[in-house]
Amino acid sequence: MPQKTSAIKDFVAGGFGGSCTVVVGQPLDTIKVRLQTQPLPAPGQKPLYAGTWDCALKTIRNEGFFGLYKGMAAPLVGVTPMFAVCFLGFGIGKKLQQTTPDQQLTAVQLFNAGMLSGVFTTAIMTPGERIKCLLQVQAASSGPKLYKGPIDVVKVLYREGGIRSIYKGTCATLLRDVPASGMYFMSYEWLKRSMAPAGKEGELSPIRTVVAGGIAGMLNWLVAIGPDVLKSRLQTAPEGKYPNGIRSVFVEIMKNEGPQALFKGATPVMIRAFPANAACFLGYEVAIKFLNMIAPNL
Ligand SMILES: CC(=O)O[C@H](CC(=O)[O-])C[N+](C)(C)C
Repeated sequence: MPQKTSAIKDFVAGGFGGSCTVVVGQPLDTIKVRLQTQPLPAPGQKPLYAGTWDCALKTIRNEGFFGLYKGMAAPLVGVTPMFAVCFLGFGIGKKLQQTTPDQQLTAVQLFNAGMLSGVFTTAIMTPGERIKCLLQVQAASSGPKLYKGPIDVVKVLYREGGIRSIYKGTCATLLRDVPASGMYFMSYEWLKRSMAPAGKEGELSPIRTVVAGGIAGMLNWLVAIGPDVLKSRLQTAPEGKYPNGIRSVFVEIMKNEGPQALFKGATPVMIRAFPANAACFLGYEVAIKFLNMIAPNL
C-alpha cells in the first residue's frame, strides 16, 4: 500500500535530499555554468574551454580541486530549502488531486503535481541561481572580482537594482522548472512503480530508487537545458544588456550562435544529473523512512 504522505515529512526529507544533490552535483554544475557563459572567442582564437574535460582540468590546475566547489555555500543554503519546498509542493499537488489519501495517481496527474512544485520553488530558485551563476562565472574570469561571496552578491545586486535585480531571471526560471519538474516527478514515480515487484510498491529499495531518481534527473534536464542556457546568460549579463529579458537572449543566440548553442553545457549537465538526482531521491526516501519510524503519526 502506498505510504500516506505528510507535508512536514515531505518538507524535511526533501531538504535532506536537496543537500545530498548539492554535495554530489556541484563540481559538474560549476563546469556547466562556465561552459555556458564563456566568452565567444575572437576570430582565429581558441575558446577558453574546449569542453567538459578541458574545463575540469583547467579549473583544477588553476584553482585546485575545490575550485569545482566554488559558489557551493549559496546552493547549500538555497538548494536545501528549495528542495524542501519542491517536495512539499509535489506532495500538495498530489493531495489536491486525490479523492482518498492512498489513491494512486495517473502519469498526467503526477506531471501536474510536479508542475505545481516548479511554481512553488521559483521564489527560492531564482535568487539562488542568480547568486550561484554570478560567483561561478566570476571565479572563471581573469577580470576584477566584483563579489566577495554570496552575501556580498546580494548586497551589490540590491544596491544596484533592488529586489528586481536579485529576482532577475524569474520568467526564465519558470520556463525551465515548471515543465521540467512535471517530467522529474512523473518519471520518478512511474519508474519506481514499474520496477517494483507486485505488492512491494511502498517498500524502500535503494537500487530502484537510485535508477529511477537518476533517470528522472536526466529527463528533467532534457526538458530544462534550453531554457537553462537562456537563464544563465540573462542572470550573468551586465545590467541593460537584454532589455526584453529571455526574448532578447534568445534572439541574440539564434543570430550569433544558432540553435545548437541551446545545448551548451549539456554534457556536464547529463553527467551530473544521474548521480546528483539519484542521491537526492535516495536521501529523500531514507529520510522519509526514518521520519516514519520516529514519528509515525506526524
Ligand atoms: C534545475 C534543477 O534544480 O533541477 C532539479 C534537478 C537537479 O538536477 O538539480 C529538479 N527540480 C527542478 C525539480 C528541483
